[in-house]
This record gives sequence, C-alpha cells and structure tokens, in this order.
Amino acid sequence: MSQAILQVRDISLSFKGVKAINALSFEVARGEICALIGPNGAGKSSLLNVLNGVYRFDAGEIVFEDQHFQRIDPLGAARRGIGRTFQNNALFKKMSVLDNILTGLSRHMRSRFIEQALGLPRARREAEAFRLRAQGILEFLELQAQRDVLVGNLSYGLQKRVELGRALIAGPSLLLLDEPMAGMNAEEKQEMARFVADVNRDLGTTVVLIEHDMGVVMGLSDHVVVLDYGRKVGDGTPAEVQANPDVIAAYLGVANE
Ligand SMILES: Nc1ncnc2c1ncn2[C@@H]1O[C@H](COP(=O)(O)OP(=O)(O)OP(=O)(O)O)[C@@H](O)[C@H]1O
Repeated sequence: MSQAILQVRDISLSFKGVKAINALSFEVARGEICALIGPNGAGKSSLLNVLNGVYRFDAGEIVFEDQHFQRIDPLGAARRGIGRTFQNNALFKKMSVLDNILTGLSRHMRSRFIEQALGLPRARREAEAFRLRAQGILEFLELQAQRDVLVGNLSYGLQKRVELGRALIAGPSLLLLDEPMAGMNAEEKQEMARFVADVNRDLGTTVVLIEHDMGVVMGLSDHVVVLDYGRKVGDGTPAEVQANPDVIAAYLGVANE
C-alpha cells in the first residue's frame, strides 16, 4: 500500500476553452488533512468535482488507493470510498436529521427497491444495520438531541454538521469538503474545525478541504496545496506555504490587502 492515498497526475480540465485546471499534479498522504486554497476561480471546486467523478477531465490520471483512473464516475467514486460535501448544502429541509444522514447511503444499498418496498428479510436487515450506523454518526457529531428535528429548523452551523454526517455514514476513506465553514460565525467555524479534526483522528479518514479562512487552514491542515488560474503555485506544510513568495503574491498578499 502506497503512502499516498491519492495522486493527481497532470490533470487538465477546460470549459469551452477556459482552462479551469492546468496540468495539475500533487499527492495526498494517507491520513492527512490537506487544504486546497487559492483565489476565486482558481479551480478548487472543479478539482473536487474531478475527484468525485462529476467532471470528466481532459488529460492526466488519478491514482486512488493504488488504482489508476483515466475516468471516474460518481457512483464508482462513492463505492470506492470517496465522500463529498458541497459548497451550498443540498440537504432535504423537510426531512429529519436522521433521514438526511441515511440518504448518504443510497448509493451503497445492496437490497433492491422492490425488496425494500415489500419489507423482505435482506432489506429489513440492511435497514437495521444502516440505522445503527446512523446512530453512531449522530453520537459522534453530537447530534442525538436533533435526531428527529426537521433539517430546515436547524441553525446553519448544525445543518453543515448534518451534511458532514451524511458524507460520513458511507465510511469514506477520502472525504472531500467544499468550504465546510463558509458562512459560519467564529464559534461555528471553531466547532466544525474540531469535528473535522476528530473525523480525521478518530475515524482515520483522509480529508481534502477547500477553505478561505487562513486561520482555520493553518491551524487544521497538515498539508496545503495552493492553486491559481488552475495551476499549482504552492505545495507544502502550512508554514512552508505561508513563507512561499509565489503564494504570497498569488493569494495571501491579495487576501491581506
Ligand atoms: N460548470 C462550469 N461551466 C463553465 N465554467 C466553469 C464551470 N465550473 C467552473 N468553471 C470555470 O472554471 C474556473 C474554475 O472555477 P472553480 O469554481 O473551480 O474555482 P474555485 O477555485 O472553486 O472558485 P471559488 O473559490 O469561487 O469557489 C472558473 O473560471 C469558472 O468560471
């Protein structure tokens, strides 16, 4: 088993001639928290969409768990252990917290719809196992008290936590988080950072996250990759990246203006 859980090799992606990602290569070590940073339009979300199979890349390859891919599809990515949350959360507001978390398993069900509808034994056993897993996630994320609350009635910070739970229930080995702290107040950010660190440490999940708050990035990540116009302009520890003149010019300088 290689040290790197993920290798991005020379990946390019264009939209009608606009290069969103340009010959990008970097590695994510197993067990680390890797932050992707860069100005708006740098290609960060596009990269997450490439990694979980939503966008088809034009060139290069992805190596995940030592397997080489020239193409990834969303179902295949989910089944191989790549989980994902989105920038604008896509929860079901009129469903309970528990049911929202259970929707994270829809791609992993073995029993067929007809077996579920008829309540056949395999479907019943599967449903029970999934409920137990959901219960474990609720406890881990300290959401037991909100188990039956409709998601639309929760605070924004708690909704983001439910979204994390929905991604976690499938037991991903690699979790992609698209701005998990966006729009949060300082307290909510701190709380979410704690949960991301707990997921990484206690569940052993490798995390790749996009984040704009430099304080959060520097405190939480083991590794930072900096993008600008679809290219990599920095790659190293938070301290190395902070001291890199190209990064300061491309991003940190701009952010500090
Ligand atoms: N579906 C799409 N169709 C056309 N162009 C797109 C699409 N998605 C992204 N782009 C373009 O690709 C480039 C990279 O965008 P992307 O959203 O990946 O950047 P980002 O770093 O995530 O930015 P932000 O921080 O604003 O979310 C931009 O020029 C964007 O306009």
